[in-house]
Amino acid sequence: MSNPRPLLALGDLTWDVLAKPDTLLLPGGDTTGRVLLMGGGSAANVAVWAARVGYPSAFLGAVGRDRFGEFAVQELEAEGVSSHIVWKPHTPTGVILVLIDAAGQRSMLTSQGADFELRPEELPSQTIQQAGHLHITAWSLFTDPPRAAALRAVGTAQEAGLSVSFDPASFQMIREIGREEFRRLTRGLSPDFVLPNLDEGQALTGARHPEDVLEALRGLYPKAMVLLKLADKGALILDGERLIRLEATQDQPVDATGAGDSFCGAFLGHYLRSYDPLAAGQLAVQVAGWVIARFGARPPADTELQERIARYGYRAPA
Ligand SMILES: Nc1ncnc2c1ncn2[C@@H]1O[C@H](COP(=O)(O)OP(=O)(O)OP(=O)(O)O)[C@@H](O)[C@H]1O
Ligand SMILES: O=C(O)C(=O)C[C@H](O)[C@H](O)CO
Repeated sequence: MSNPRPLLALGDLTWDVLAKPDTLLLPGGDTTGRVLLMGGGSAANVAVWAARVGYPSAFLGAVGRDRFGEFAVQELEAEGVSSHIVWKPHTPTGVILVLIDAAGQRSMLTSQGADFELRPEELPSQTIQQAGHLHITAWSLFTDPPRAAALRAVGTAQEAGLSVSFDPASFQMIREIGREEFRRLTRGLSPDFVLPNLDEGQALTGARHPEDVLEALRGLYPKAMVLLKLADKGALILDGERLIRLEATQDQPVDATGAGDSFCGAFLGHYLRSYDPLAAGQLAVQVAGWVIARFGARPPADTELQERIARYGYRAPA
């Protein structure tokens, strides 16, 4: 059987600087602590996680022509993700400061790096047309020019028959843009999949309870499958009239960074082959549970991860 057409994730490829209070370096040269530096960016993470569950994937975005940028792209390629990079000579690659508390919850501070400079005329139309699915995040929608680029990419994708997924990305930004404006923008995307967490779902709809949020999201995005991520409560999927409840795993949280991105990449990597939302959701929960028990959005793969993925019949590329 020929390979399926790739998932193409459009948006941010950045560096995460991960700091937990007990891992910070002390002044005066105490080097027993550490701050971890790891490739990140929501869109890039989704591409990596689709690849890690064995689905062909690609990343498209703007990156600074600097050591961080070059290394981040090499890292993607080592993960088996094809990269389509618009290099920005004068803007550094984005950096995200991630502070992690003792319970594993994270707060992020995002710099406006090269990813905020992608312009519509820089998009490689053919790359989009040849993909099978386009994933975007709201990080691309908050400002121009990346907003115009993302809207054009979605238009090109839909004309070529690709399905489109959309992650609302940040409840703070939804509040900043304003609910009505955010809805106007994103309804126009007409996505096939919407993947908010509970905060984002609440900010978008004004509803509080997960079931009400789900229902309201269906009203906003009538053609979409809605996946509501509920952290340690697992996730809900509304696929037409079918409601699927996914239990979270029992993994002990160390760092929640990238849990949502890994959920999304693993779900899409399974669903785009199987069209089975239950099995895809179960794999996503297993993968996200593995991620929260480790530091960073893409901790180095180990045999436990391989076993979790293999249970669903997939194997990550060597
Ligand atoms: N404490 C936890 N225990 C088990 N699984 C978890 C836990 N936290 C998150 N997960 C898993 O990760 C998925 C995504 O987490 P969450 O709902 O926090 O999304 P998110 O806010 O988008 O994540 P991120 O931290 O990447 O922004 C959940 O649906 C669940 O499967
Ligand atoms: O830009 C942000 O704040 C993100 O959410 C991006 C990613 O999720 C973050 O880099 C984790 O890898």
